[in-house]
Amino acid sequence: MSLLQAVKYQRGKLEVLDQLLLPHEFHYDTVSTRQEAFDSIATMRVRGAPAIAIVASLGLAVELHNNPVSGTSDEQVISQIDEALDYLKQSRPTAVDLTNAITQLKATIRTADGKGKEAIVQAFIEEAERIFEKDLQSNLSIGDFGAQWLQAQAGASPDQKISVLTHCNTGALATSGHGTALGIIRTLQSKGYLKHAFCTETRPYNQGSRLTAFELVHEGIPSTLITDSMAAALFRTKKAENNIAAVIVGADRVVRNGDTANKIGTYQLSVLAKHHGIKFIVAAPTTSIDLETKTGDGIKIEERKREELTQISGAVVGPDGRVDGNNKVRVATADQRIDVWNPAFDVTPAEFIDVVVTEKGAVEKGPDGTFDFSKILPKRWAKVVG
Ligand SMILES: CSC[C@H]1O[C@H](OP(=O)(O)O)[C@H](O)[C@@H]1O
Repeated sequence: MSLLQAVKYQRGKLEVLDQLLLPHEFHYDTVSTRQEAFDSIATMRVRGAPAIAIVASLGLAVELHNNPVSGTSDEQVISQIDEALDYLKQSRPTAVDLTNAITQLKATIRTADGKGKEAIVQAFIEEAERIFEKDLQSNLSIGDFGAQWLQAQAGASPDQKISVLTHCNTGALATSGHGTALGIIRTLQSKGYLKHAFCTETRPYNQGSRLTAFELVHEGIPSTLITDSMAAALFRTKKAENNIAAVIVGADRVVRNGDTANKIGTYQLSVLAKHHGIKFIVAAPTTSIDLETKTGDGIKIEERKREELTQISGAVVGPDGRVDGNNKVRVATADQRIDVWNPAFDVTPAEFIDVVVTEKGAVEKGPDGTFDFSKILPKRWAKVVG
C-alpha cells in the first residue's frame, strides 16, 4: 500500500499533490516560488491547516534555495523574506498554523542577523524543513494520546471496539502524514480498537467524500460515508449497534479558552454529540493553538466563492462504472441566481468539546469550564497570558 503524501520535498524541490483532482487523478504540481505556493493554497489544491503552513514555508524555502536574494545587507534580506512571508499569510486567513509558522520563521532568520545573507537564507530553509519534519511526529503523538484517552474514557479496546465519526479531511492529505483526527482513527485501527469509521461528505467542498473516503478505503479501514445531514439519524438509530463513542474532528484554530474554528458543519456535530452522549474530540497539533485570541468571537472566518455551492465539477463515470479522469464536467447544482452564504469554517464553543488532543497530551476543561493550555505550552502561555 503506497504512502499517501500531500507534499514531496527535497532541498530545492517541492511537489504538492493537486487535491482537487482526487480521488480520480494523482498529480503533483511542482511548486518553486512564493506565488506558486500561494496559488496552490488559495485554490485549495492543497488544504488542511498543517499542510498550508508546510507548503507556504517550503515553497519559499525552494525559491530562496534556487534564486539568490537581491538584498545586499542582512537587514535588506530579512526585510525581503518578511515581505514574502506576509504575502503568503494572505493565502487563507483562518488556520493559525500558517501564522505560527511565519512567526517562527521570522524569529529564526533574525538569529542569523549579522552573519551574512547566505546564513540568513540557510537558517530559513532549515527552519522550514523542521516545520515539515516535526508535523509527522506530532501527528503520531496525537494518535497515541487520542487512543489512550478513548481507552480511558470510552473503554476502547480490542475486545470492546468503538466506532467514531469524523468530518472534513484531517489525514495524510492535510498534513505531512498520518493526520490529526484521522490520525487518531489510524492509530485506533492499528491497535485493534476500531469497529467502524463514519465520515461525512463535508459539503460544499466535499473534503470528506473526495479525500477522507479515499484515505480510509486506501488503507482498508472499515468505513461508511454519510451526508452531513445524516449525522443526527445515524446517532439516533445506529449508535448502539455500532458503539459510536466519539466524534473526532481537526482544527484550524483553537483559541485560548478552547473555542475552536474548524470546517463548517463541525459546530452542529458537537451539539448532536452532546445530545446523544457521544464524546467530542478536537485533535490538533499545538501549531493550531492561538493563545493570543481569547475566545472564538475573535476568529476571522474565511468566506469562499458562491460557485462552491452552486456548481460542481467532476470526472465522468462511464457505463461500466469506471471513472474517466480525463473527461471532466462542471454542473450547475442550484439556480445560479440564488444568493449564497459560504463560510468555510464555524466555531465550536469550548462547552461542546470534551478534550483537545495535541502532540503534548490530551487537555480537558478545568472546573471553570474552559481549557487551560498553560501546562502544555508554558512559555507561550506566560508570554501571552502572563
Ligand atoms: C488537519 S486539517 C485541519 C482542518 O483544516 C481543514 O480545512 P480546509 O480543508 O478548508 O483547509 C478542516 O477544517 C480540517 O479539520
